[in-house]
Amino acid sequence: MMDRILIEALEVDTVIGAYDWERLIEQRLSLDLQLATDIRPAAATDDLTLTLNYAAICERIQRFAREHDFELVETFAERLAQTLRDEFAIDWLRLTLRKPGAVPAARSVGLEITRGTLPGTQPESQ
Ligand SMILES: Nc1nc2c(c(=O)[nH]1)N=C([C@H](O)[C@@H](O)CO)CN2
Repeated sequence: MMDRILIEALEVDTVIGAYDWERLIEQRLSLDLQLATDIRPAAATDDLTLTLNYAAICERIQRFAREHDFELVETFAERLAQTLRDEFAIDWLRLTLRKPGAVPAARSVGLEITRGTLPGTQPESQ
């Protein structure tokens, strides 16, 4: 069993894109995250320091977006996942990234990645 902290439709503005015109502007990305952690210690004590603070994680993601200017959404997602796993006690995460407006005929394009190991499961090859 593993609980998950959820962040849904977090909007960040960043320079992202492979084409010349995209290097000159910021575009909006929308992020969904599932962060596996055992919530029981925090629930038993009502202590924020014993869980993943979703507000702090959202602020870190906003800062990450401001500080980077990748070409590919793949790079943004991979590097963000690594940063979050390095800085927070996240056993496993699933990150869904959407780039609305990148393809006018589509509501959004994007990707989903999962990283880490859910306790009690086999590690995925990475
Ligand atoms: N798999 C990807 N395909 C494309 C990407 C990307 O990051 N990953 N990016 C672009 C352009 O930047 C596009 O978003 C501009 O509309 C094209 N394909």
